[in-house]
Amino acid sequence: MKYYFAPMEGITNYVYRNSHNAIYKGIDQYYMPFIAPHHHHHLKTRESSDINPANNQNIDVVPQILSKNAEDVIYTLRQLMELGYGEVNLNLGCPSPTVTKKNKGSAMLDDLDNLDGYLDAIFKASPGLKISLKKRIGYQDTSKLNALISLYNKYPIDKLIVHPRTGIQMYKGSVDLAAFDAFYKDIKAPLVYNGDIKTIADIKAIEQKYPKLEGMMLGRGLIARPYLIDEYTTGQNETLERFERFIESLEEGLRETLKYDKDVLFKLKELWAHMYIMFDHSKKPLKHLRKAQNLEDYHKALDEMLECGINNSEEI
Ligand SMILES: Cc1cc2nc3c(=O)[nH]c(=O)nc-3n(C[C@H](O)[C@H](O)[C@H](O)COP(=O)(O)O)c2cc1C
Repeated sequence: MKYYFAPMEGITNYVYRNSHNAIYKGIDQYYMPFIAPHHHHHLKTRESSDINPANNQNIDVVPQILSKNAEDVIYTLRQLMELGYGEVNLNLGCPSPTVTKKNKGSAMLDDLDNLDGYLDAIFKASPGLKISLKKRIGYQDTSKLNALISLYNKYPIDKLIVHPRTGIQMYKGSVDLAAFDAFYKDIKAPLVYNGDIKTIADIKAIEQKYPKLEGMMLGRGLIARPYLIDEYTTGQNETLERFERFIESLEEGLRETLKYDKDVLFKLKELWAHMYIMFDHSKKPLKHLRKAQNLEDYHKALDEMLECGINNSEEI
């Protein structure tokens, strides 16, 4: 079983990935948040920095493209090949209305003829480069599920990563394992499960239910407990000392790459909205973290949080 770190726009950029990869083991590949090439083929500064090989040394990373235009994708695939990438992921899953109203991301799962033409052009144009897809089970509903599976089976897809929610579900409601079963049964491409894996018990449940999976991908569960896959694969509990090294390395990286302290603080608060969960009785320090006006306040609240100690008591 392979373990993949999910792309999370605004969170898992190269600063996060480097800190994580330097400290925690067990992740086979880190998927990058999407780049969205335009017809003029310029990438945003944040996108160029993220894919720059100099910022991704000694780390197995896969860039992701979000686009509905095959020509733009093909142009970008060539750029990525020139940079030395061997696998590129195409985003067919983004549920954000700003994306879907332009018929991109998960909305592409609604028009199968268009999707077929898109994939056909891309696979024809890019021999030698592995192409994986990351997707939902449908956009509005799952009525096209079997047709989608037949469509994917026509192409040499390197990996199909399925988050079993529809696009309009966003991140709400429960994952639809019956829909995932259909992929498990009939898809030819190596299959990866993604969605709501937050604990070691969740990892085991997916492994037991789907023993032939190529891998699983974790996003929010790994942000909340950065050590989750390390702990599962090595059997070693997280220590405060190691977590402190991680959070310090991350802050250092953020300080080096962001201009203002307030932006560093904002990013750290965003992470703590997930990470507080690993600490015992963390309600009060979390409140202080949320209220921090500057990095000095933040450090005081962080010390309080660390004093709570990591909760390793149950099987998480
Ligand atoms: C803040 C945020 C940003 C995300 N950005 C991306 C992205 O850039 N590309 C992508 O394919 N999925 C993105 N996702 C979806 C995740 O990769 C993942 O599929 C989803 O969170 C479900 O997995 P999880 O339950 O393990 O988090 C994002 C999700 C969140 C919450």
